[in-house]
Amino acid sequence: MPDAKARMSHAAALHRQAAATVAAAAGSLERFQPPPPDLREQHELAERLRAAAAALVPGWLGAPLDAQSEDTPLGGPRLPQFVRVGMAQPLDDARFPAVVPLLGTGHLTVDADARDPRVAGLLRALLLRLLASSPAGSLLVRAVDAAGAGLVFGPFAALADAGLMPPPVTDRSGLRAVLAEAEQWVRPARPATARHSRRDRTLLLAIASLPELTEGADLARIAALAQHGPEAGLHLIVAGWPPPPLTEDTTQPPLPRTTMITLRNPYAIIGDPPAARYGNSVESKGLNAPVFLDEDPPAHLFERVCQELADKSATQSRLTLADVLPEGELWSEDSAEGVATTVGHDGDTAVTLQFNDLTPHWMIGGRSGAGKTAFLINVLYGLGCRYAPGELTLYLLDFKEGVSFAEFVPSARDKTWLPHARAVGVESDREYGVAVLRELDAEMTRRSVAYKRAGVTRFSDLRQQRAMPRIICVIDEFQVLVTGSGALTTEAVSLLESLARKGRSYGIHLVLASQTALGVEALYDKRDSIFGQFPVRVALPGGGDVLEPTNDAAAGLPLGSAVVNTAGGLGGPRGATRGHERTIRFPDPHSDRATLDGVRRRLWEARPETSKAPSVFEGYAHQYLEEDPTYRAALAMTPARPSALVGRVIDVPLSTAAFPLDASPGRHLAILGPSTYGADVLDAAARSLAAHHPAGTVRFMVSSLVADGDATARALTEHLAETQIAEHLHAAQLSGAFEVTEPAYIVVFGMDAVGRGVLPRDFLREGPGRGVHLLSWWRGLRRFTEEVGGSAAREEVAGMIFLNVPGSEVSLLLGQQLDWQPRPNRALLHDRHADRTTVIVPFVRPERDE
Ligand SMILES: Nc1ncnc2c1ncn2[C@@H]1O[C@H](COP(=O)(O)OP(=O)(O)OP(=O)(O)O)[C@@H](O)[C@H]1O
Repeated sequence: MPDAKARMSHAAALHRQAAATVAAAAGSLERFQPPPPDLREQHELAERLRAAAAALVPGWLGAPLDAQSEDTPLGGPRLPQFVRVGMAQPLDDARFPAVVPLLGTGHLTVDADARDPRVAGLLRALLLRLLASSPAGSLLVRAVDAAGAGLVFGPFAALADAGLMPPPVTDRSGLRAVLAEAEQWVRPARPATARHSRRDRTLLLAIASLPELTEGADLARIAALAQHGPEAGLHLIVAGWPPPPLTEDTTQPPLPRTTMITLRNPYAIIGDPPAARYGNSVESKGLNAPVFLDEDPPAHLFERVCQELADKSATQSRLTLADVLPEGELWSEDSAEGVATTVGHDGDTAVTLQFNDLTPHWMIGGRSGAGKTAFLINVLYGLGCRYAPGELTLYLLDFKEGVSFAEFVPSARDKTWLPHARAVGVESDREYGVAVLRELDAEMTRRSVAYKRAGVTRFSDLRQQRAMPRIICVIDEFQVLVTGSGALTTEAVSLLESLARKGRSYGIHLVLASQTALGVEALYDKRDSIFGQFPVRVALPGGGDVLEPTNDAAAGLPLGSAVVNTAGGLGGPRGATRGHERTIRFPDPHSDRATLDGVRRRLWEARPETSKAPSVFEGYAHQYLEEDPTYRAALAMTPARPSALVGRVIDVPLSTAAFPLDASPGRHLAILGPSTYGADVLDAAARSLAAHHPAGTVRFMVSSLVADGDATARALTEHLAETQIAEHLHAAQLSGAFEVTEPAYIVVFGMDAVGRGVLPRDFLREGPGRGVHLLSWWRGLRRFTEEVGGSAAREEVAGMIFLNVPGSEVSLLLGQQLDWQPRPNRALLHDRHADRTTVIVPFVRPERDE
C-alpha cells in the first residue's frame, strides 16, 4: 500500500511538472512574434483592412468614439451586421479597426467580466455603437450587471422610460426573469412573419457580470439561448464567460456561435467568429494581431444618443386613431352577417372584434381613468367609418358625470354629429336608460313580426329581403342602471336580460362598460343568464374582474392597453398562447383632436339627406318652454287640447310633459315643494295654456301670496296680457276669483299662504265643468292636504307635480309605493285621471341661467 501511495504522488508531481512546462511554453510562444517577412507588406495589409473596415462598419459602428461628432445622424436602413471592438496593432505603426460580426450572426464573449474597467468600457462602447446605428426602436436591450449593481449600464438610463432598455437586473432572480423573457423571444410560437415585418425587432442580452454562484442550470440556459437565439433575433454579449469552473455543474465550454475575446495585458486576443476565420491558413486561430479594446465613450455621446432614441421610439410606438380606422372609402362594409372593427394592435397585428351571432355582446371593465371612453370612442369611429348609417344604428348611454359621448352630438362649437347615432345620453338618468331599453325591446318585437311575415328566422336572411340596420347600444357605467331595488331596477334588469338573450337573433347588440362590472347586486341571480351572453370581455387597467377569477392576464396592464378575450374571460395555462385572448395597445383618440373632428365631419358630410341629429339627453341640462316643440306648435296655432306644458319626459324623443285640461271634476294642477323652481313650472304652465287659446279668448287671474313668487307673477301677468285677458289679483281678491263662471285660469304662486277657507271645496270639483281651473304652487305638502281635504286631496286635484318632496311623503299622499328620490332638475308628474306618474325635467325660466 505505501508503495502505491508513493507511486501516486510521484505521478502527480510529474503531471504538475508537465503542466507547468506546457504553460511556460505557451507563454513564450505567445510572446514570440516571428519577424515580419516584409514590413511593407504588413503596412499595406493594415491599410487594406482599414479601408475594408470603413466600408463594413461606417459611422457610429466603426469610428473612434472619442473623436465622434455628436451631430452624426443616428439609425440606419437595417440592423448592423458588424461592429468594431477596438484597434488591432500588428506593428507599432500599423493599425486597423478590429471588427466582429454580431447581430444577425451570433454572440460575443469576453473572458473577464466588467469588473475589469477595460471590459466595462468595451461593453458601453459596443452598446452605444449598436444602438446608435440600428433603425430606431429595432434593438431592444436587456442588461445584467450583478457585480456593478447596474452601474456599468448607468449611462443608458434614459432608454428605460422608452421601454428600449429596462434598468439592468442585478441578482439571480433578475437574471432568471431576463432569461425567461429571452426564452419566450426564441420560442417557436413567435411567428416567422412577425419577425420580418416592418416593426422587426432584435433582442440583445448584455451580461456585464453574472450574479455570484449562478447555478449550473442557469448557465445552461444561457448556453441554450446562444445555440438557438440568432434565428429568432436574439444575441448575447457575455462578459465573464466561461464562468469560473467551481463545480462540475458550473464548468461551461465556450458559448456556441460566439466570437471570444480573451484579455491579455494590455491588449486582447480575438478568436475566430462563428463559422468563419480571420486568417486564411488552417493553423491560424483568431485575429493574428493584438487588439487594444475600445475605451469608454465620452458622456455627452451617451446623452445625445439615448435621448434621441427614446424620443423616436415614443413617437413610433404610439398608435394613432388612423391605426384603427379603415383606409380608403367610407362605408364599404355590409352588416348582414355582423359588424367588425379594429380595436387595437397586438405587436404589429391589428386585432379585430365582431358583433355577430357568435360574439353578440361585449363587456368592458376598467377603473376610472383606465381609458374606457377612449376605447369606446375608437370602436365607435371605427364602426362609423366602415358601415353606413343604413347598416348600423347606435344608442349611446353614459351614466357618469362626464362627457364621454357628447362629441357625437351637435354643439355650439361644432354643429356636426355622428349620423349613426339615434340617441345619446350624457349623464343619463336611470329613467332615460330604461326608456332606451324599452325602445330597443319594442324594436326587437317589431323585428320579430317582420321575421314572421318574411318567413325567416335569422337577421341575415331578413336582410336579403329588406334593408335593416344592426343596432349597437353602448351603456357606460351600466351598473348605475341596475343599482337599487325599486320597480325601475326590476324593469331595467328584465329588459337587459331580454336584450342580452334575444338581441343577437334580431341584430341588436349590447356593450356594457363598468368599473365594477360583476359587482352588481341586482344582477347576482341573473349573472349567468345575462353575463353568459357576453363572450367578448375587454379588461382595461383595473378591470380584471370581467375575466374569469383565475385569469390574471390583466394584472399590471399599463394605460393604453387592454386584454381582449372572446371566450367569456376564460384563461388558460400561464405562458401558453391563447387563441381567444390578446393583449392589445389602443390609441388615445383625444390626443389628436383635429383628426378626430375631421373624421366626424367627414362622416357627417356623407350623411344621407334624411339624417337627423340624434336625440340627446343631457341629464344636467335645463329645459326651457321656449324651445319645446309642442309649445312652438301651440304658438303657431296648431289646433290642440289646451294643456299645461310643464317639462320634458325622460324618454328617447324627450317628449313634452303635458297636463291636458278638460271638464272632469278635479282637473287642476298643483305644483308641490319648497323649491322656488315651483314658480318656474307654474309660469310655464300658464304661458303654455295661453298659447293654446286664440288671442283674447281666455282670462287669466294671477296672484302671488309669497315673496318668492312676486316677481315671476308680475312678469307673467304682463306677458299674458299681451295676448289674453290677464289681471293681477291681491290676496284679498282671490276668494272672488273662485266664483267666476266664465272660462278662466286662476294662477296662484305660494298657495300655501292662502287664508283658511278661501278655497271652496266645491270649486275644485265643479270649476272645471265651467272651464275654470286652478294652477297653483304650494311650498309645503301639509298646507295642501289641509286645504284640499286631507287624504282625499288626491281626489280633488288630479294633477300634481312634486319637486323636492321626499318619496315617502309622495307615496303616502298618492296611496301608492313610488321609487322617487327628489333631485335637482327633476320632478315627478302625477296625473290621477290617466293613472300615470312620470319623472320629468321641469321647465325653468331662461332668466335663471343668465
Ligand atoms: N390609449 C391611450 N394612451 C394614452 N393615454 C390614454 C389612452 N387612452 C386614454 N388615455 C388617457 O387616459 C385618461 C383617461 O381616459 P378615459 O377618459 O378614456 O378613461 P375612462 O376609463 O373613461 O375614465 P372615467 O371612467 O374616469 O371617465 C385620459 O386623460 C386619456 O387621455
